[in-house]
Amino acid sequence: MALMGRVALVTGGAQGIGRAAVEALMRSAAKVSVVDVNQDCGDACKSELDAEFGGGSCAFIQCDVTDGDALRADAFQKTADMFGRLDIVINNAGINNEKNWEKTIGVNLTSVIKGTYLGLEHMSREYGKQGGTIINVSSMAAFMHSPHQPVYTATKHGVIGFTRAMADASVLGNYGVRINVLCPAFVDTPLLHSVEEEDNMGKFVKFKEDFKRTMDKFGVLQPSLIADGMMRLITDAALNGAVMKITCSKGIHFHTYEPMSA
Ligand SMILES: NC(=O)C1=CN([C@@H]2O[C@H](COP(=O)(O)OP(=O)(O)OC[C@H]3O[C@@H](n4cnc5c(N)ncnc54)[C@H](O)[C@@H]3O)[C@@H](O)[C@H]2O)C=CC1
Ligand SMILES: CC/C=C\C[C@H](O)[C@H](O)/C=C/C=C/C=C\C=C\C(=O)C/C=C\CCC(=O)O
Repeated sequence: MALMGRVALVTGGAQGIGRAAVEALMRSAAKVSVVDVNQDCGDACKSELDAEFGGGSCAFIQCDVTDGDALRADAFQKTADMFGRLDIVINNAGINNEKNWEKTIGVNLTSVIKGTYLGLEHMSREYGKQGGTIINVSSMAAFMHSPHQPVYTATKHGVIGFTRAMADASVLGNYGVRINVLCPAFVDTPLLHSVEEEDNMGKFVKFKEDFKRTMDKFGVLQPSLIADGMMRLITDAALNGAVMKITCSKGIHFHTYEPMSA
């Protein structure tokens, strides 16, 4: 019951890692807005969650996070109107598309930036709000510079840099919002199977056997462990600007940076 009365918004929450996060939040008694572009998957998700947790604790909002106006009005504002407040934002929606790489930048990086700014509008003391917490989802690909996914890798690097800078801005600006980033290794979700698809991987599909060898080497995690990491970022008030990594070999742990010397 740790999050009783709290309200969360999860992008890409209808399946995979986002869905696991939604379930973990609801088990902790939070109310959750599931924001996803996939109408069918979102409807199914909402029915299953209502059956498990009872109606009234979650909403599904169909929204493409790359549509800035819809993200503002349909996702964030409707969530705040429906549940009366916003406390937790998880910018999780992501795609793997090296063929349409500009879309990958739009979903994986630009929308995370927009989601963070909108989260601040609804939670930051700057805007007269009560504070809260934001998690941006990156990937271990940001540390591996995966040769199979150059643009995906670039977006995930960008998410880490943006999140760390905003976490410092939050402290300097007294926003009252903790902002952290999560970097999972391979996770068993529909996204992972896109490695086989030329439509997703573009010319890099020919490296798919090499990609699969990397997966075999490092192993594949279950989404529930990623949700455990998210719950730790949400509930541990000491964490701001943290870069959480989750891997098969080390489990949930944090990346450390050398202090800059003059
Ligand atoms: N599965 C993996 O191995 C890893 C995934 N990640 C990241 O975790 C996040 C979630 O990935 P998965 O759950 O694996 O993927 P997934 O493909 O299983 O789920 C992603 C969800 O996001 C939604 N989505 C996609 N584009 C959207 C858009 N434009 N607007 C709104 N919703 C949209 C999809 O409909 C889907 O429900 C992504 O940011 C991904 O890059 C990070 C590391 C590893
Ligand atoms: C088509 C593939 C689609 C999705 C997969 C995504 O690209 C995903 O985001 C990629 C993940 C890549 C993970 C890569 C590396 C995993 C590494 C390890 O597990 C290393 C182990 C320990 C690291 C210790 C440390 O530095 O903390």
